[in-house]
Amino acid sequence: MEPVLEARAVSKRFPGVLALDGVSLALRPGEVHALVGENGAGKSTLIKVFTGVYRPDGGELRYQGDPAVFGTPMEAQRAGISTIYQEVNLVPMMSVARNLLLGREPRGRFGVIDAAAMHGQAQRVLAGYGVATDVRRPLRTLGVGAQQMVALARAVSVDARVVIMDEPTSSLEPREVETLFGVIRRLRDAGIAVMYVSHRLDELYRVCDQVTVLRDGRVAHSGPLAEVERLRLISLMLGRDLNEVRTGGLTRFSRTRHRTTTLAPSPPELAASAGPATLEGSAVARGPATSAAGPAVSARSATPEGQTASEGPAEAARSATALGLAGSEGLVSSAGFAGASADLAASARRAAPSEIAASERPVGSEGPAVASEGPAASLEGPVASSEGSAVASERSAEPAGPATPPVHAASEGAVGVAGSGASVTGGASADPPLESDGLGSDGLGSDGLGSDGLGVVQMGVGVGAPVVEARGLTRRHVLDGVDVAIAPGEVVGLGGLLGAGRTETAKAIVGALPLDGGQVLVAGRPLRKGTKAAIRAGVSLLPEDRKAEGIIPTLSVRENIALAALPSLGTAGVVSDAKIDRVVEIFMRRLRIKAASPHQLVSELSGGNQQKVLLARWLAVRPKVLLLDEPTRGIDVGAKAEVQALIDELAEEGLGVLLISSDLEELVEGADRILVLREGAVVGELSGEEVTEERIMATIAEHPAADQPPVERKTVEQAAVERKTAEQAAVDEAAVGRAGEERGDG
Ligand SMILES: Nc1ncnc2c1ncn2[C@@H]1O[C@H](COP(=O)(O)OP(=O)(O)OP(=O)(O)O)[C@@H](O)[C@H]1O
Repeated sequence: MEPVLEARAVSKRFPGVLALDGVSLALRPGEVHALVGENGAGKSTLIKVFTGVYRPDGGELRYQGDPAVFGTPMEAQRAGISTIYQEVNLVPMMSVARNLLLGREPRGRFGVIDAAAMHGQAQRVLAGYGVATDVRRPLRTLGVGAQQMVALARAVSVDARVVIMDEPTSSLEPREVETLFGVIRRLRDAGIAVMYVSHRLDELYRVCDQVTVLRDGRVAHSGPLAEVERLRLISLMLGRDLNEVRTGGLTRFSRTRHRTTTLAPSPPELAASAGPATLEGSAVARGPATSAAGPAVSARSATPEGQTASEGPAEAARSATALGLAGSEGLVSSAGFAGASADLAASARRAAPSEIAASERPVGSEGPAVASEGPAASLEGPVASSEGSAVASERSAEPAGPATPPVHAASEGAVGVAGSGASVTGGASADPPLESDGLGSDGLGSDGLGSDGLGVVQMGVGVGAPVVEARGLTRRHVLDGVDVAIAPGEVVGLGGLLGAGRTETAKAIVGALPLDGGQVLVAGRPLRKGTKAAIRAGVSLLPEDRKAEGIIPTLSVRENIALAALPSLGTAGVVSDAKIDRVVEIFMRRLRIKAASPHQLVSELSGGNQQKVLLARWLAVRPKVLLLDEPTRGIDVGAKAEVQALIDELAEEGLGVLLISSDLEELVEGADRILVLREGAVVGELSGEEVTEERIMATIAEHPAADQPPVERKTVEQAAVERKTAEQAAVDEAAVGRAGEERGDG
């Protein structure tokens, strides 16, 4: 059969990278064609060439048998090529019906929109996609999956001949995935060609007939999918030998680490000793509040000489210096990061690469180490005062003094990066003792990054005592008395459907979600309100929405990675460029971050590679507790295994991890214990042998009303707000309608 859409020897070059290199691909009517490849292989670029976002530099596009040139996505769409992206690109404030039919609304005699007809039509169309909702509601009031379905219905209902789906299931529930697959089959039966891009191999095998594998911008293979078994597909994607893939396996969580962790309560006395001990570096640097010779430090990783970390005052002082934490001013606050995104952008602009490169210079002797002005401050500002360091050394020799709460004293070296507004991406403490904080066997030196382990020192709490304990987290309609405790070295998984409150629990722990009730304790001490306190206490969140909440597009890959770890990469008040380079190099290699160079702007990376950069940022910081929300979403199979191995290594070193993943296999293999959430409440806890995919599913299913996420439960106030929003939406529609048309929605 003649292809409906075809690329012939298409090339596309970006500065420094040949993203597509003579790619040929034919898409035939009624076939579902998988497009796969590692992050950065060129999939999105090819889609963008097909849909008129980019003009190819070489080669030819053919559509329905003729050469085709699409000047804009709108032109491609008008011709019958629809695209559904990961992010729903509809208008949230507009009604569901309007979003579905924008530009094609049924009109009455005088050209006026026939609202009743529009609503009826929308209701019928959406029913076919498993969405039963009041179509007059603003789109944003729907769950993510339902929004995605509206986007899909819209894309399909515009007389498409080709539908391109880019990671369409990334925010769908299992049930919605089934609906999507049903829709895909219907499209196929109707003779529509579907191009399906996904890193989830299981899905490909379920719905696709053909496959094209891209590697480094070239076609590595193309043909019927059934002829390529899974491991071979992976080896084709990664360009690795089949045997290597076979022995390496697909998930890299080592099951050996798993242990039964009995959580003990964390009385303040325990915590009191835990604080200073744990924080031998920065706690001491913070002044007389804490003892440098705390009893409970257990630095499990060896120094290059094979000795465990010294716990003495001198060591602590040295650590403090190396951390770049000078007295009480050695604080890199998250405050600047927590501002609006405009601030972020402004700060980022201020932090010109040349200034960052100049960070090797000696730092000022008196100013506050790093002002809390955002990324620029943290990058360009002096990191530590040399005088301050000396002071810190002296202080460190003193016996324990009056109490600064250890938790907070613990971590004043933290750098946090928060997203816009209240959505905080978390931050991290820069306070792990330095003797033990290397990066695996990658050979980093002892001062700042030891040669062993991943750099998280066992907390000074008794084994089994939680490092983080959330009690009764409550927020109306969102969380309902959630208790979570995470011990050092433990990976706690959160299971549940979308809207069950997993992300909200993580956000609540780092103070990014205002609560009606509940409390978070770190090492037994209540955490103060707000995100800064969590950041300082060494509790970091890798957010789910990394684009909106973390990546700073105007900075390079190197700067984005080093941002949070910066204070720990200094020695004697000087941030060592060489050390930054090494850390960046290690993470780029281990996570297979594909970039022309570390100095490439992060915004020029493929989506998956941007995610890896952000992940590298938080891993490089070596927090005490890392909350990972969908850490491998959008990340290719090769890097996924590496991410899992890293999480494992970090847990081995004493890091506490909260793992949220909709990939059940990842959850089961990675977590020691799983809390299952449902409607914002913990409805089950699985540990040991109970940790299986079946048990998680069963626990979720045991509880009725499974398809009513808490956000859907409306109160009178909520309904009023929604009514208002709907009214406002009507006012907004004219404006957003124009915007929609510009984007090609109409
Ligand atoms: N605007 C741009 N400027 C410079 N380089 C770019 C740009 N867009 C993409 N690239 C580069 O082109 C290559 C292909 O990227 P592309 O986004 O097509 O990958 P992908 O296969 O879609 O990856 P992912 O699975 O991560 O989405 C990458 O090396 C990427 O860094």
